[in-house]
Formats: sequence, C-alpha cells, structure tokens
Amino acid sequence: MIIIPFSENLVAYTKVAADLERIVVRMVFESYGVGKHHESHVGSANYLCRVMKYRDPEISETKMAFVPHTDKSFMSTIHQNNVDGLEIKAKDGEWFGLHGLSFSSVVVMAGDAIMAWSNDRIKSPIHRVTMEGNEARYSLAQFTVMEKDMVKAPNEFVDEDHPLRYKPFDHLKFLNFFNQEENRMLESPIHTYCGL
Ligand SMILES: O=C(O)CCC(=O)C(=O)O
Ligand SMILES: [Fe+2]
Repeated sequence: MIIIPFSENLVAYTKVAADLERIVVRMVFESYGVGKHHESHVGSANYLCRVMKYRDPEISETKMAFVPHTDKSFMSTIHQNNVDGLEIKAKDGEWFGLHGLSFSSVVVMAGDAIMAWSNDRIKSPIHRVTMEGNEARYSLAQFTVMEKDMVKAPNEFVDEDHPLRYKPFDHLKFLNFFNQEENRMLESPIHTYCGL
C-alpha cells in the first residue's frame, strides 16, 4: 500500500479548491459583464488554507463552535466531513444550516473583499458553526487573498445610481487591520476600514 503524506494530500486539495474558486470567480465576473478584468484578478490572487477540527461539545459547553462572522477574504471555499454545523444568516435574519453535504461538496462563500469589489452587489454572508451530537467535525477552509493589486470596484459598477461605497484598498493591509486586537470586535471591519 502506498501511503501519501498528509501534507501532499493537503497541497493537492488546495490546488483543486483554488481551481474551483477561479471557475466560480470567472462565472461571477462574466455574469456581471466584467469578464475582461478576470485575468488581472487571477494574477493578483493567493490562497490561505486553514484546517479545523471542532470536537463534539461537552454537556456543560456552548454549542457555538465558531462565532458569527463574515469572511475577510475575496472568496472562501469550505469542505467538511459528514458532520453538519455550518450555518448562514439569510437576508431576513433567519439562520439556516447546511445539511447532508456529500464528500464531494464544496461550499463557496463570498467574503468582504468581493463585497467591496462589487460595490455591494454581492454581500458577504454572516455565518457560524454550531456543534451538536457526539462526532467531531473537520473542515478545510481556503481563503482567497488579493496580494498584488489594490481591490477596486470596476468602473462598470459605479454610476449615479450606484455611487462608490468603498475606497480602493490593499487587501493584506485590511487583513492586518482586522488582526489588531482593537478591531476584531468591529461590527463591519470592511466598512470601518474603507467604507465611504
Ligand atoms: O468550518 C467551517 O465550516 C467554517 C469556518 C469558517 O467560517 C472560517 O474559518 O471562516
Ligand atoms: Fe468563515
């Protein structure tokens, strides 16, 4: 039997997840009529993958395993084992859980950076993880970060009816801003950082 080291499997996964993310982002760019900007976008993107284990909660513990938040990425891809837990807050304020995701399912989620890039056409949803039952949940969350160019809404998204809502910003600097202790509890760090 050939045993493939965990790190090799993980790197292989990150490549597949990045490919998938690029396909989704291309679909988004094309559906909003700004496909011509896609190539420069891809050249600026890099990826950070986080591996998580949420153990089953003790009776005395809260079920909240990951507090409500929006991702600070451009996009995120999330892959999990067969233990449910990811919940998303809908526009009407109701939480809904993602159930019965298969081993071949990947959740693609909009982050704060695509919200700013799209001049609020695409919203980054608030989501959380809650744990029930007695099995551990494992997930791989991969975040797209725009490393080279500033994140800036294409001119096509800005007009009299849709004034610019975010100043162009450096994504890495925004992540540094969010990582400072005093900014972690802000209601909407992206608005505080570059909202107009
Ligand atoms: O583990 C999950 O399903 C989601 C994790 C998450 O929301 C995050 O890392 O930002
Ligand atoms: Fe998240």
